[in-house]
Amino acid sequence: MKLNRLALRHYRNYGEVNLSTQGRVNIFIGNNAQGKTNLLEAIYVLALTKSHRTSKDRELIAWNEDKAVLHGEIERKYGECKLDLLLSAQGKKAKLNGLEQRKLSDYVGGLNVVMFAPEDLEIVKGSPGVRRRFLDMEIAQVEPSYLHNLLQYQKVLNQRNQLLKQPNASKQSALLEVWNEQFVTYGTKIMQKRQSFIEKLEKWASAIHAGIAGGKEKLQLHYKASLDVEDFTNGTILFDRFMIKLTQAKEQEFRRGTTLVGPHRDDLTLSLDGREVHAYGSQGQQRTAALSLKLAEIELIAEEVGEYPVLLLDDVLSELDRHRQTQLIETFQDKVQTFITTTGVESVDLSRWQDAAFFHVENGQVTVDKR
Ligand SMILES: Nc1ncnc2c1ncn2[C@@H]1O[C@H](COP(=O)(O)OP(=O)(O)OP(=O)(O)O)[C@@H](O)[C@H]1O
Repeated sequence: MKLNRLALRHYRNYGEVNLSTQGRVNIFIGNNAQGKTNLLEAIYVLALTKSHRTSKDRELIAWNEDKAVLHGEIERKYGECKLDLLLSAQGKKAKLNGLEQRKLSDYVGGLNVVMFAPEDLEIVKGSPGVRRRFLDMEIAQVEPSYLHNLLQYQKVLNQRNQLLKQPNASKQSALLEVWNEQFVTYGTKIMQKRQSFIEKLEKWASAIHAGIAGGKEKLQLHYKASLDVEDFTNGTILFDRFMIKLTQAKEQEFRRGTTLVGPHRDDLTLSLDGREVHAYGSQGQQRTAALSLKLAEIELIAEEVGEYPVLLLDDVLSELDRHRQTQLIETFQDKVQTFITTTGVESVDLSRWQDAAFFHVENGQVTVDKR
């Protein structure tokens, strides 16, 4: 797929932008703090309705403005797709081909993206919350119903937690039991999807990792669910096990005032030859693992959706050594539309990118850079 046009109004430090993307590779060059990341972030938000770096939508709207508007035209295998997203203090409004979508899960998927950003290393090094966010964003792209289940789960989780925080919570045990049914139903679906996604991602990630690292070590992914279950395929068994564990945790939940069991406490572990990369990996091994995971995502989306996603490389090429840069470029340059930001062409070996268009970014303005 290809993003042919991007228009923004009052997004971050942009007033108005109307951009026709030119080649397969679009390179945005500019000094620090001019709006390069904001531009790639806007493409990400257009696709997923959420930013990769903040959960506060208010930050995405330009200062002194009360709403931001994003518009994109995407060329897909089956025809053109138009996306419109409005962000405001009242919430989001999303239109797919001109029609407002009541559920965001019906909008997400019109444009698929994979973002490489300096923070990616956090997927390996950071807290479980970072990995859960990574999983959620990626699964939602390929599986619209996942986002719906996740939003419903979070709603019930918040209700549960509010009740558990109250001083007389244990007196409302009956109400809690009513919610448990929904909580476990949505939670079971989330766990099943996470498990099957991780399994597929591992297949790609370990092959890609072997290619980059020269086959010296084996990268493995493991779903660490808060339930001690091996087989996630049988929804009925999973539901029962989840319900039993939740019931067992009841007294402790009243004491601690929060929900102790469920996919909001899951994690994903990455290991090399059986050792956790998080704890034992060198800086280089951690970087390679993070890169492999992201590259795997591209292949997985292509497999699930039937088209390659759009690739967003935010200031990451200069962080990779030549070997990894070449790996990235050569793998995707003929099949994936790519947007790259960089402070200077010197730090990056751009000669390898064919069919590249250059743009200059300065103080929230984007101009075509003819070279
Ligand atoms: N909501 C907002 N409204 C207006 N300006 C904003 C908003 N959020 C961020 N900015 C401004 O955007 C600029 C940062 O842009 P961005 O993060 O895209 O920089 P960049 O060009 O990628 O720089 P670097 O190369 O340092 O990463 C800063 O000047 C910041 O003050």
